[in-house]
Amino acid sequence: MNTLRIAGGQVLRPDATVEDADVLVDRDEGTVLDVGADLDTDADETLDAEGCLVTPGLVNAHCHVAMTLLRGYADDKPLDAWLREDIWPAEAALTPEDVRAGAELGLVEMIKSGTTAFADMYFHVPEIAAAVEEAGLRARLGHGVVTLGKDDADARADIDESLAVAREFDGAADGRIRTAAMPHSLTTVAEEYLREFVADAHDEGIPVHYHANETTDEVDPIVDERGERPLAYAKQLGMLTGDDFLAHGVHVDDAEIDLLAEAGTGVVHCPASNMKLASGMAPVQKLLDAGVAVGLGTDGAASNNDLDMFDEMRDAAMLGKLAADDASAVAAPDVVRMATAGSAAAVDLPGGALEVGGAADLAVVDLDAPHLTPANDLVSHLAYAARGADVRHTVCDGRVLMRDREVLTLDEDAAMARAREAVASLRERV
Ligand SMILES: CSC[C@H]1O[C@@H](n2cnc3c(O)ncnc32)[C@H](O)[C@@H]1O
Ligand SMILES: [Zn+2]
Repeated sequence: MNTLRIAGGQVLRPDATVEDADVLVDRDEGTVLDVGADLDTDADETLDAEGCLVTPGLVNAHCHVAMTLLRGYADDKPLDAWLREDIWPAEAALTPEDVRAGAELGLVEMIKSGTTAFADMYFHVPEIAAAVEEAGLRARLGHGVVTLGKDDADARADIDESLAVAREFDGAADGRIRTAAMPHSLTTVAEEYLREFVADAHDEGIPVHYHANETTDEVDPIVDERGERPLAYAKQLGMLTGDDFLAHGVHVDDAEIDLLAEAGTGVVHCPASNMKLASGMAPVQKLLDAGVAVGLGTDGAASNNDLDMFDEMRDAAMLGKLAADDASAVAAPDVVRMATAGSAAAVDLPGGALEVGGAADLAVVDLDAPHLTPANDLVSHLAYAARGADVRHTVCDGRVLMRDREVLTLDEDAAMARAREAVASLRERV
């Protein structure tokens, strides 16, 4: 058996306690063999975790990873204008090579900030899957479908591509890649297509992921035209099952929260994107109180503007308190759970907890920094004070992806250079 030991650190356990312990990993199986203070087995490789906190790898449950290319491309607008005036015209000019370049840059950023798994909706998915395979992360990938403005043939071709991608890439990269069917939203995909698309996906056991209840501009037309709330409509369309997960859920009323809790549909909270686009404040504490499976995501780097899940935890806690008008709402252990086990459960990927037999997906956070001193409460530090740049080592599926801040699976400098070149050429074309 080939083993890896993460030695000399403190370990965040699934019950949110922290203990002095080593973590022993079976690299062949990609699982945790043992967690304990006195492990006497020799390991084939050791990662030093002295003065560090070993946490489950962070799980970014909603992203558009290749949008790193559009970071800073268009800011300071609300969602609809931002998409229509800036983002969609630029995306229409992206080549598969551009998407590969943007994905690699985003994956480097994720590895460097302790993210080991993510869910992603975009296009040119084969390029994203190839980048994920090389980077060594886990992902649930899907081709996003928009039928708005398309004729019937183009709309159906888009849906067919989403289903084909979901079939082809499920289980790729030694099982690290899973897939989903991904209609973009309840307003950008017409009802006639949604109904068929969702049924076809579910018939084949493919989960469905979509944006929902993100802005009032999106909710109001559904209510006006149908006389029902968006998630009642989603339920009617069959897209509110325990396998499905939606992004945002900002403007949900109490009845919709009950629907989500009853169905077991995951909700991915994206606080930075919601603040930047002024979409609103999701009622996260209400969702948690109702027992909804809540995860955390960055959304794309164009609306965030980074892929750092530590930022996201802090934003989620701060915004959650403001939304609830209660400083005790969305507390530190809640956001840490949302960024780890909560996200993993919402998108149904392994990881999110350091436990024997579980996935060996972890991040080692260096605590030897002024902003993490003194170590009064390490869960508080993770939620409120740590940054992605504090991550020293990243491990996914038992494989070391970053050691002492050196990314081992991708070439960081080359990824930045390719992204710069891709965007220089894109700017000439758009
Ligand atoms: C069709 S692929 C996915 C599609 O989603 C766009 N997108 C990025 N951020 C958001 C957001 O916050 N709400 C809705 N849609 C978003 C992205 O630019 C792609 O076009
Ligand atoms: Zn999104």
